[in-house]
Amino acid sequence: MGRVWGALEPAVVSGPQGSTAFLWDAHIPLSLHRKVTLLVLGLDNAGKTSIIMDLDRGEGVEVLPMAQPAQTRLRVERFEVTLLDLPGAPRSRSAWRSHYSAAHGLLFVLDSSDLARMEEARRVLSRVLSHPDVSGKPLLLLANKQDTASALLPCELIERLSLERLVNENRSPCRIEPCAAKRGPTAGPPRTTLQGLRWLLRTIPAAPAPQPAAASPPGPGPRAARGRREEEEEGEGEEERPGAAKPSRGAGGIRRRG
Ligand SMILES: Nc1nc2c(ncn2[C@@H]2O[C@H](COP(=O)(O)OP(=O)(O)OP(=O)(O)O)[C@@H](O)[C@H]2O)c(=O)[nH]1
Ligand SMILES: [Mg+2]
Repeated sequence: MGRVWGALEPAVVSGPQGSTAFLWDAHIPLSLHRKVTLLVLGLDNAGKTSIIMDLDRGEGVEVLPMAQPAQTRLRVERFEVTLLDLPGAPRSRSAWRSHYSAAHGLLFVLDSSDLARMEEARRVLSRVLSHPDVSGKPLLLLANKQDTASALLPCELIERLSLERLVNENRSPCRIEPCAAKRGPTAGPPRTTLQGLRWLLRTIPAAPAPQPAAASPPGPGPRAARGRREEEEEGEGEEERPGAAKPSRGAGGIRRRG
């Protein structure tokens, strides 16, 4: 089965309300019905579970029998997608990393209206992206709760989260889409959410395959020196990991419409 690999170069994808895509949009796998695992991450109350429930009703999305609790299985185009809904409360975040190695890509959900927790969201996202098992994997950032009056637009969130620096440092292809999961019982997902999901699936490299989940926790280093209590309080904080930070190539950057 052949594969098409594009050159690593910045890409721009435009969308409504300033949605933006950028950085190393490169790989287009041609394999059929490929099984992929996507982690759905974000702070508690961001709307992760709501978005997954919305996706269930998406046009062109077929719901497959569930494998395990907190998993949703969908068929989207040529992909058999397992979405892992991981709780976002601080004490739950330390469990996220046990899923990183098995993940092909990430959906990170933001409550765009929760300005008070934006810095916390930035720290958590930074921590996730710099993990060695995550760096380089594609990221779809869903700027949720756009129906609320105080919601920041994607272009504002890019600044607040220092997103350009984060994705450059970690070489993660990234796209941000505005969305509102809470739209009434019969509504499906916003078009932007589905567009983002399709982009994420297309962007997952065909190889190498993710490694099976590690049986043991990460090796010694600053993280290991921290107590469990501190870990639970801070969740996925901003601490650097050995070997995680990569120098920016200076290429790419965020391009916005208009
Ligand atoms: N206004 C508005 N409310 C939303 C939206 N999406 C989710 N909510 C609400 O936000 C709250 C949290 O949503 P959840 O989907 O449970 O959040 P979560 O990210 O899964 O939270 P945890 O499981 O605790 O990590 C619920 O009351 C939802 O109804 C949205 O787009 N707009
Ligand atoms: Mg939830």
